[in-house]
Amino acid sequence: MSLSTASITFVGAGSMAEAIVRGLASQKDSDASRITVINRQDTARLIALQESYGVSYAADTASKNRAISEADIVVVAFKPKDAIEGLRSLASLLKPSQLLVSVIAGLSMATMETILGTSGQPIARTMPNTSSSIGLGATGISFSSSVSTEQQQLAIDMFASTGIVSVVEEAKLDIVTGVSGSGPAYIYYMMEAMIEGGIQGGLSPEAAKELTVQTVLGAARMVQLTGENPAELRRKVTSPNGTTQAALETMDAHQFSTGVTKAVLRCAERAGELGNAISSQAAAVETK
Ligand SMILES: NC(=O)C1=CN([C@@H]2O[C@H](COP(=O)(O)OP(=O)(O)OC[C@H]3O[C@@H](n4cnc5c(N)ncnc54)[C@H](O)[C@@H]3O)[C@@H](O)[C@H]2O)C=CC1
Ligand SMILES: O=C(O)[C@@H]1CCC=N1
Repeated sequence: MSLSTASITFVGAGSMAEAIVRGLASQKDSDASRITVINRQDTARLIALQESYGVSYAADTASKNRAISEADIVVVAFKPKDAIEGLRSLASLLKPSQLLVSVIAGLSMATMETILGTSGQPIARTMPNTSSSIGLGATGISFSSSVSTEQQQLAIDMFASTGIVSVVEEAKLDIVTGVSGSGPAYIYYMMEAMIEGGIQGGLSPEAAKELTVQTVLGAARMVQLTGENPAELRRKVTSPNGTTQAALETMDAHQFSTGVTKAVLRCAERAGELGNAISSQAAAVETK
């Protein structure tokens, strides 16, 4: 089986599901109708996804159950708080031949197995990001022992079609969340601040935004295309006693670098907390 022939059902049709769906649907040889989206409610959202990307949707219980039980790949894309209820509703529908893909932050494969009541389900735990929607995603992925080589390749192909993929040990997925899963938000936050600075300095909002966007794009591409480290490239911008040095000293005075590093680590820690909370809740339900 290849990615172009596999049927994929997304359970949870929010921001992350849409980002992956959009990336998959924009592939050259893609047949978007083999992708089905399901939500807990909100059929209008499913219709909008169908209209935008040509995917199928399932809204009533019988069609939802069929879309789940007949898919080659079932992607769970709901929030951590909905994980127990969502996975429980899948348990009786999944077959051991199906690959279950999770994008849920913090949720371990062991906890998923506890909730599903089986250790036989092939699981790919992933941490993508929303840039998948334009083919520039960065996804960390790891596999349970029951995932076949063919299924591993299928999952890698699926996320590779939306950007880059890094296969990592499961324990590393929380720090992947810290770097790239939540990472786009840090860059947007920085861009918001740069635009605000431009406006305060007298630029129009449009000019401040346009110059900021091109600067971020150019800086990322410079790192990618030159192969130089960000630190080397930064030094080339920074003339002794010049404007950049003055700016970076101001950032240092506000602990910019420490703040960002701490943010990455805190994000990873938070992913662990979210996962532990689901694990404790799942264990409590088990012992009832
Ligand atoms: N938004 C992001 O940048 C990223 C999100 N993630 C992960 O993706 C997951 C989803 O996040 P978002 O898309 O941002 O959330 P969202 O809130 O936009 O979408 C979640 C959707 O799942 C639906 N849902 C909840 N329970 C359901 C159930 N039992 N059956 C069917 N649908 C159900 C909700 O109605 C909602 O439409 C989270 O677990 C998050 O950790 C991972 C990487 C990046
Ligand atoms: O904020 C969150 O919890 C999700 C996980 C990674 C990005 N967004």
